[in-house]
Amino acid sequence: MIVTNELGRLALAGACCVAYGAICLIPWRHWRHRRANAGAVAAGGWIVAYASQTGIGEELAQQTAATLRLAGIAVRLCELSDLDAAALQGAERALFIASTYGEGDAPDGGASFAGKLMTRDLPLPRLHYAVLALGDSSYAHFCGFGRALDAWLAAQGAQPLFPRVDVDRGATADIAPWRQHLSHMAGTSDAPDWEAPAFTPWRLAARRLLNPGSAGAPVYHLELEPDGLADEEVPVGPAPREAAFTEAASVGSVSQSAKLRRSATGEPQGRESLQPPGRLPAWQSGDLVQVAPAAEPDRPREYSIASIPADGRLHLLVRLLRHADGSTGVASGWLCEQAGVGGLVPLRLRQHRRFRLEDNATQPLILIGNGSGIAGLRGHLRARVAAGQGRNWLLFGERNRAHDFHYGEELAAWQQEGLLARVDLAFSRDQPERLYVQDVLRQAGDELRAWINDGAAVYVCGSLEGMAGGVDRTLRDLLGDAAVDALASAGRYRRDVY
Ligand SMILES: Cc1cc2nc3c(=O)[nH]c(=O)nc-3n(C[C@H](O)[C@H](O)[C@H](O)COP(=O)(O)O)c2cc1C
Repeated sequence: MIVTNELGRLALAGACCVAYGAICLIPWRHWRHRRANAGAVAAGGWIVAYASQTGIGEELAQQTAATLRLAGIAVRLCELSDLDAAALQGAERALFIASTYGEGDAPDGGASFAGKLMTRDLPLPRLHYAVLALGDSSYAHFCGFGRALDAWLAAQGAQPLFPRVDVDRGATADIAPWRQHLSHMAGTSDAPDWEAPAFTPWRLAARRLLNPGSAGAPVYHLELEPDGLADEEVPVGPAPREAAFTEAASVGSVSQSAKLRRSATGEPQGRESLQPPGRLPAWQSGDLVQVAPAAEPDRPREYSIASIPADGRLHLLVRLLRHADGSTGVASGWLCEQAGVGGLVPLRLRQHRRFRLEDNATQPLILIGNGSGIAGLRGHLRARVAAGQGRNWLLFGERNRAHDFHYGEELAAWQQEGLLARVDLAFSRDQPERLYVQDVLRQAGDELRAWINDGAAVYVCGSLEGMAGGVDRTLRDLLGDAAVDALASAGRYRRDVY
């Protein structure tokens, strides 16, 4: 844009000053928030610290802090790894909410606490504490990290306020004792009930097999709309570029807007046409959904969202799990095969703060993933494309290019338009020796350093086993441990791995 008159130039200069001021205010507000939090503890407040990967523990920590604050108690609410030795030794009361990942390991937000503090002795004779441990009893190390944290605190001489509370798959009944202890300690017997997760019906509007002929398990692209949305007048979002739907909702349940969306398939869409549809609930790229399968409604499964609200529908990528006896996974079998297109799926949106763009929204992005991990990365790419941000570098791995290059055409189109600056692919079985995404990352060490120096953030989505560990080792080999740890604590290294 060229501004020719004096008034225009002045207005532009003023706007730039305001924007610059707003950017400068962000770190100051963070610092002020931290100082206020720390002050709460100095003034005899409580620490509520959480280590949560997908946000369930974080939500419970927020509810815990809210209950205490309702009773007039000052609270420092923070991630576990934000606690240092001095803060712990200075505190008299601390509540820990900790989930478990890997094989009994800490989630990312507790990893540095586990590595730096829990490996040493730290006398805590003043501290009174309680632990809410989140886990899943189908894992060998049920609530492993919460248990380890509890044992370490006790070994440091800290006094338990009440026995550790273990929660299996987020069960409300398991959380109840924690709430009761809390209300009792806070003296708030009238504390409001914590909201149970609300699932709402979403209509499965389309389903498409993404990898016909693949040597791996089938992967499906699913599109969902809140029930009732299809019958309402909704502004039309762009269709995904690859929308050769093999299944679609029966005509009776498809709205004009949905038909329009499909008829627009393949046509180039101006970015300015990306308007969030009216009644679609809000979510951000990086967020998750929980699906409650009809056969096991009490055991919801989580999936990364592969679209943004401006797309008009919620997209998921689901790999069909097949057991050795030939039966399919309860949730994936239902979503990929048994649920009819046009049928209803109980679904709940979940904020996944640890994997959102947040401050990285305007920075260069390095997106690394494999297999169905492309779902979470695609969500970010769609957000970046919508915002006209082209400094994106995707490193993606799968088995064979011919069958498993999910969303390949869409990615190629973004590359052509300058919205995807670089793509590195690792198709493990397309050459005699196996090649993985961490290998192509290692080959691009100089480029990686250049992007990081330019302020890039790294997002990793996909398999915990093999991929995430391999990528982490490669990043550490190329950048050094200190740099990777600094990226993680600055929110510039984020993972959604499973
Ligand atoms: C990849 C992966 C590994 C997990 N490993 C364990 C484990 O070893 N032990 C356990 O009790 N739970 C394990 N869980 C379950 C989580 O701890 C559980 O879902 C928890 O409620 C998540 O809470 P959060 O959202 O706060 O991270 C694992 C979950 C995932 C996705």
